[in-house]
Amino acid sequence: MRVFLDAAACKQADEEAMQRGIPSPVLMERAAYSVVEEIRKREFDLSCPVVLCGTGNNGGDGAAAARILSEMGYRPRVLLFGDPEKYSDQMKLQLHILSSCPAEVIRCSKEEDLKACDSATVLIDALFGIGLHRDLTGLFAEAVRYVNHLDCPVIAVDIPSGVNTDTGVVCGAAIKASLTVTFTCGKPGLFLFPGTVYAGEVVIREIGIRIPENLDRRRKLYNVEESDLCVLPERDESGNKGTFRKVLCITGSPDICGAAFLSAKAALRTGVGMVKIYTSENNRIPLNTLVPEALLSVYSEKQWEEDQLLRDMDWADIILVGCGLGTGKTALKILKTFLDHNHKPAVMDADALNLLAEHRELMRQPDFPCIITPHIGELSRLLEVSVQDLKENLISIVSRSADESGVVFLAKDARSVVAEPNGRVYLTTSGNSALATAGSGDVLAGITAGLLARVPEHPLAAAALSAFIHGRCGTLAAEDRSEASVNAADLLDYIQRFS
Ligand SMILES: NC(=O)C1=CN([C@@H]2O[C@H](COP(=O)(O)OP(=O)(O)OC[C@H]3O[C@@H](n4cnc5c(N)ncnc54)[C@H](OP(=O)(O)O)[C@@H]3O)[C@@H](O)[C@H]2O)[C@@H](O)CC1
Ligand SMILES: Nc1ncnc2c1ncn2[C@@H]1O[C@H](COP(=O)(O)OP(=O)(O)O)[C@@H](O)[C@H]1O
Ligand SMILES: [K+]
Repeated sequence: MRVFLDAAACKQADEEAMQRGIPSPVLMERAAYSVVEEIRKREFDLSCPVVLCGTGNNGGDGAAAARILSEMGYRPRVLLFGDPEKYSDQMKLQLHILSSCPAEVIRCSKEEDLKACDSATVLIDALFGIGLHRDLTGLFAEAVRYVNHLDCPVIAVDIPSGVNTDTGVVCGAAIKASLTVTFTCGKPGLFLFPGTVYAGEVVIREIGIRIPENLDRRRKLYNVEESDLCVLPERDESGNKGTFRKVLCITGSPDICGAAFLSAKAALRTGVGMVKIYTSENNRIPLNTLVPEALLSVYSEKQWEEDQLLRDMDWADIILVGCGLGTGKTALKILKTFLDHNHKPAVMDADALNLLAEHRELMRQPDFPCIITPHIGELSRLLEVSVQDLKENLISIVSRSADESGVVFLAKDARSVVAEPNGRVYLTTSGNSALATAGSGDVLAGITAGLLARVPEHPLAAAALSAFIHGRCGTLAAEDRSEASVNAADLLDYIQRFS
């Protein structure tokens, strides 16, 4: 499991390292040295390295990197930005040491000074790190735009200047780096869009700072790695289909069949013993053909009977509700029955959430372990928060909503966020745009239900691991096809790598 820290947590970690007796200049030396090392590893042309330094400690890292380069025999050019009155103590110290080295130092105060970047063969961006706290304006913004037009590798120190550490939002303008060398651990802004595009390749370097133990839980994000799949119980060699649990998929509607197919098949591929699809009678023939492994329980729109659904719910160990369910009268009756009577661990997706958003009187704290899997549009309707606000503050909004609602959120976007009430928050980075295709969310819902069948008492693990597996399926499918040509059903073929 990897851990990402937000800016406040990074500051706390820095301070604790200093309290443990590691002085700031030592940390800075390691930070700067690791940047130089990563640059040299890649064999960039170092005939004219240009370093852009801001006023804070990120600038100090840049000045130290310039000095290390000059000690190695290179001739760096250092461009200083901002008011010298604002230099941090460490920045002052690094500039003082640099003054005795053969490096060209230029104080930039006007646009014309930016021409000093023109001959750069490598550019090191040390304008702002985790201390950025407002939009870039004036010469800072000009410098960023200027640099982004140069044709040389750009290496960001800690984070590309202009990218918000916590949200990945671009604050006015941001450096477009080819490589970001970040310290201690990842920062959410390096992995969330659009920050991740500005960061390029991200390398995390250890510099002697530990992750604090007593961190506010919201300051720390978890990131699933393949090795974390070991938390899933081993498959019982002597088990029968009952051992591997029964999932009821309340999915599909008179006009939608595919969502029922994709989610049921994904649950089966994840290792579920039995799947029953509760759906409209219109879907009987196609589903019998597409998923012969699944049991079917079909209802008629004209003569819908609650008892049949109650019996099916009783049969199941886990319930998935919502994929392609529709939002009509029958769908509403089905959802009401589910909410009134369910006590089993459940996954609520798509139209189940759209119906809840339309009929807010149905919303209440569930008394069963519950995962909801809204995409940003569904989340916006559910929480009555704008899509823009969600895009910029997904982590904080989702973790707060999980606390308030008592359900595990798997909020889906190009980077998905999983949060449990008053507990951990996960950021998923395993996917790619191959997943941005109709039906891909249905596959995820099926995987989530399938994993919940394996760990019914751990909905957070089921949600976080399913988002990871789904992302990896997208990446693997894109390797065999292309990101553009992957269809949702293709993803089903890759689930087996993780089951
Ligand atoms: N501490 C340690 O031990 C270690 C720290 N390390 C390094 O330190 C970095 C964090 O340093 P930091 O906290 O000094 O913040 P930093 O990112 O340099 O920016 C603050 C400066 O920018 C200014 N400023 C902010 N926004 C602005 C804007 N929009 N436009 C204009 N100005 C703006 C702000 O001025 P102010 O706004 O307060 O006037 C202040 O002067 C971290 O990312 C890592 O690289 C590593 O060496 C490891 C050891
Ligand atoms: N650009 C992307 N990168 C990574 N994952 C993506 C991207 N776009 C979409 N996804 C993922 O694909 C899935 C799409 O789900 P959803 O929008 O519900 O699809 P549908 O409703 O068509 O089934 C989500 O899990 C989302 O996280
Ligand atoms: K930077």
